[in-house]
Amino acid sequence: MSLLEVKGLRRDYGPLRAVDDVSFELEAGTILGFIGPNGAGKSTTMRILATLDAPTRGEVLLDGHSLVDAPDRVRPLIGYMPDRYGTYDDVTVWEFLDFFARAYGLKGAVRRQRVASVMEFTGLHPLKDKLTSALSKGMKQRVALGRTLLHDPKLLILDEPADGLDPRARIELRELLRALADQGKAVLISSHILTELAEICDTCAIIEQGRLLATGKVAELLARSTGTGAELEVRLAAGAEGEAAYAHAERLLLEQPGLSQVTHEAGSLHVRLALEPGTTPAQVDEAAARLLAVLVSAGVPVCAFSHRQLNLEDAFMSVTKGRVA
Ligand SMILES: Nc1ncnc2c1ncn2[C@@H]1O[C@H](COP(=O)(O)OP(=O)(O)OP(=O)(O)O)[C@@H](O)[C@H]1O
Repeated sequence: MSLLEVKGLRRDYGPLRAVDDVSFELEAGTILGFIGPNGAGKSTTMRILATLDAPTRGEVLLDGHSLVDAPDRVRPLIGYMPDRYGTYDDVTVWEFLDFFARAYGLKGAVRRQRVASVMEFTGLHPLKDKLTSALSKGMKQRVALGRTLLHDPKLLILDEPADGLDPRARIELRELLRALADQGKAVLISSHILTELAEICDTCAIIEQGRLLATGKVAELLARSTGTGAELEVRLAAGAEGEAAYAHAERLLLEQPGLSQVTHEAGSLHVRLALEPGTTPAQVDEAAARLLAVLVSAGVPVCAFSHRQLNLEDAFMSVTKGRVA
């Protein structure tokens, strides 16, 4: 049995169906990335999972208990960080965390020890006497994350926690989340930053207009939606012979095995190359080098040639249509 089981979740706001028949599972010790455009239904789903809103229909089981029928039973298991979190300005980092530890009912030495261990884990200890209003965005976000960890929840629900962070703070956040998963926590994280999710998540769920379009391991999702592949861009020094040279190059490329698509736009050829699952970056380089050799040895005047392996962003663009509810 998975730690979290979401079955046929629906949330209607009047005529608007913000969440439409969403089902997925989340295992302890894993990170699930929830990806979708603005208005897709991510925050609504997360608020329901945090017991702050009730579904119109559907069931959610956390550790075997119904979140809809017995929210009080499951709340101690949940740590929720909303997309807009606040920190009180006139308190220090320690006072802020201690206040929430009291609110969670922690007492005496247990509370002091818990606040200290959360500060240690999040790297906030050196800042414990600093006013939260004086912290950077990244540090404020750590305080908010620390707050969600005080009662040692089994499930973390983090709504766009990487939003607005600089690259270093994002990497540090990623490391913290991985450490939490390694401790056995289940983490549900939403984001628009797709490449960030690809690196951090074990599985991904793509949502649009309230519906889950695809779920699975990042590599499986890629294979299902775009094929496991690479994209090459070829530009020719073709001069007056432009169209004929491009047509010649296109014909040559289409004769090669493994090419799923060749398009000619914006002054370049864009080539989709299908790859076997598990193909390494070095093998992609070799496949690209073979294609370049074919073109050059046939006299095609290649002046620019680049390639990249398809990523989660490509999978996302291929399954979503940019529709907003
Ligand atoms: N309380 C509410 N009342 C009415 N409509 C709502 C309410 N909350 C959300 N919605 C609508 O439900 C849809 C889903 O919103 P939601 O905030 O869940 O999307 P999201 O994927 O989190 O988007 P974003 O990335 O912009 O936060 C949107 O059309 C939104 O306007």
